[in-house]
Amino acid sequence: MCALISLRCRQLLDHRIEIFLALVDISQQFSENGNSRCCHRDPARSLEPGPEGPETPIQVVLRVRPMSAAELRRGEQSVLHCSGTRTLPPGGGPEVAFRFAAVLDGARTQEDVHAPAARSFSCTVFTFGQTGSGKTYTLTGPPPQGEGVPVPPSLAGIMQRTFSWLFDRVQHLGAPVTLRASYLEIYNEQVRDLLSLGSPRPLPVRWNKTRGFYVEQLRVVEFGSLEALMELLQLGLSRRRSSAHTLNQASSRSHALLTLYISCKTAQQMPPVGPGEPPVGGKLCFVDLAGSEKVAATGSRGELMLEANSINRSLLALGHCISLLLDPQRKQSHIPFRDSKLTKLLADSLGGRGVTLMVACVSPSAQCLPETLSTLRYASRAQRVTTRPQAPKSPVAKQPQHLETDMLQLQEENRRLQFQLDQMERKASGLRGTQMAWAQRNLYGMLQEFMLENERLRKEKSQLQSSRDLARNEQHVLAQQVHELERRLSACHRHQPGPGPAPLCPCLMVPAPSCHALPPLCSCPWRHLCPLCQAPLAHWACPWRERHLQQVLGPEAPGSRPLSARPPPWAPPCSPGSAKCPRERSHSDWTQTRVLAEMLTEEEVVPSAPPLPAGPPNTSPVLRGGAGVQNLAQRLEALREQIGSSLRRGRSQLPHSEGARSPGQVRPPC
Ligand SMILES: Nc1ncnc2c1ncn2[C@@H]1O[C@H](COP(=O)(O)OP(=O)(O)OP(=O)(O)O)[C@@H](O)[C@H]1O
Repeated sequence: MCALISLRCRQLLDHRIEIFLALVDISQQFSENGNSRCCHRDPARSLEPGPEGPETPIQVVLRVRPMSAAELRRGEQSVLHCSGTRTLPPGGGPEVAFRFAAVLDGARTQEDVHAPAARSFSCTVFTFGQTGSGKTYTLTGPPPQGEGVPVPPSLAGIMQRTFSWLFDRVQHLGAPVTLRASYLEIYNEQVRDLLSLGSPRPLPVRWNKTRGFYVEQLRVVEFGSLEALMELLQLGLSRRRSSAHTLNQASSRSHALLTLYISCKTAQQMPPVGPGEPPVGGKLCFVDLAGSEKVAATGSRGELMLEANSINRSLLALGHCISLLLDPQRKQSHIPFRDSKLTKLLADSLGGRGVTLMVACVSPSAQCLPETLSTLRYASRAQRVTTRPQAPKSPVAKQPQHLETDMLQLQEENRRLQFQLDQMERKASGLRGTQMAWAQRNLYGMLQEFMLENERLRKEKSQLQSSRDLARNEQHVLAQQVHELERRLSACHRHQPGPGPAPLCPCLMVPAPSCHALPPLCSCPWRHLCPLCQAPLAHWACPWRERHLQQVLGPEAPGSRPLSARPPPWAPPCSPGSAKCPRERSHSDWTQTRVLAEMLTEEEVVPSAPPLPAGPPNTSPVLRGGAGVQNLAQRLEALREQIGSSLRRGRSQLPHSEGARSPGQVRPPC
């Protein structure tokens, strides 16, 4: 039969410390080992595995040692009655029973006290109780029987069994694990390093935000085997202060704290450890408190009394902190952990992030009943203290959390930006469809309009240039005609008042206007001079020119049109499609000022040409080519009138016989 102390420490697990992941569930062990005989757990107090961070009460187990030989010799009575998870003090009813997570009576052996199944990063196991109640025995077994004589395995305490269990798990883990250990005692309110290389010396207790309270310059020894760890344990036990008094021949005079640090060896995961700084990782802490004692009962004197007073003060400070931790409201406020070195170093175990297991040790003797009741009350209060287990915030542990947080933030930002981008693209696509279509249509339309307008402007420019050139040519021709007519008119005026009659020009015999009407002079071989002014006549200026030419040159010159059909050299060019081309002007046409004016005014109108300024409604058409042409045409008309009037005056002065000449007497054509 075996019985187990159900130390169901549900812990937060760090994935890096695989060793704790593989720990067996104590509840399963509890059932498998059938501890129904004497070790009972309280279902109401049992802890179920839960998520990270729940409030976890301190687990308290009561161990009642057997009556010692001395107690039996003194005839003392065992007064504690254990039943299940309860223990009944003498004289009380069920209503005064103390209930704990587990109760182990004196029949339980060391093998029944199983190692704590620590699934925590930070797990603390400490024993407390009256002096000689069996605290050290529970943790480390009986004192060594001699130097170098190991404790029999059957009598090994929780610490040795936990060490063995730990190495067994490490071997089955398959991953490199670094194990370190430190061991200290608090003696007369001084911290001493039990593993120091030299003689132990007082060490200061410091505090910082990352580590909390810690012992400065505490030696942390790495070990690689169970034997090495056992040696460290024995070294510390041998250095620990102990004395003999009435109730215990090997009474511990100090509080002892042995801590195991478990960490992975992966260099990427472990930050460098500073000198004397314990590595970050899983931690198991075993605390063997010095026993409270009544000086009167123990008979301590001198140094023993001083030690007892120091022990009692620190235990009183611990009890005070526990009482304050029971009050949820005060728990959030100040807890006087600084009142003693003990409470400083147990602060994390009592109110921090670790899981705590307390083993309350009592004597069943009636002589110890007052202290036993005090311990029961103390333990009963302590098991109502809760902690909130969580992984320590080491840089190693924080890094993945930061990375994960950063990654989540970046993903969220990415989704938000992507959403905004989609919104913008959606709006842009909506605008683009209409705006681009509009722009394309308008640009294309505008381009077409610009091209057409440009083409129209090119045509207008070309036509305006043509009109300008034409007008200049017409102006030039008219200027020559005007000049010639003015010269002839001045000649006529010179001969008109002369004494003798001037020879009659055959041209005057025709009813048409005289050949003086137009400047191109007649080249007729018969008459080279005008009979009136004796000026040379152009060949086409004679009204009978064509008849004369036919007589001289024949009916028609080969390869040429009739002379009458030939335009004068100054005639405006005839465009192929022009509406004026089909009508060829006769010689007489060209001899008329009206024809010239018509030619100038009825010149082909270019549709795209800009309109000329319109004159008054009854005014004559505005000649193309400008005011110069118009003035010339007016002057030409005026000259023609003057010539006509001069001729009429000349005829009226001629002799009647000559004026009655018959048509048959017409002179041969010139
Ligand atoms: N369960 C037990 N079975 C047999 N012997 C025990 C048991 N518990 C304690 N003892 C014996 O009782 C004596 C006192 O035990 P222990 O020294 O562990 O008491 P303690 O609480 O540590 O005392 P102190 O506070 O003075 O150190 C020892 O001789 C030890 O062997």
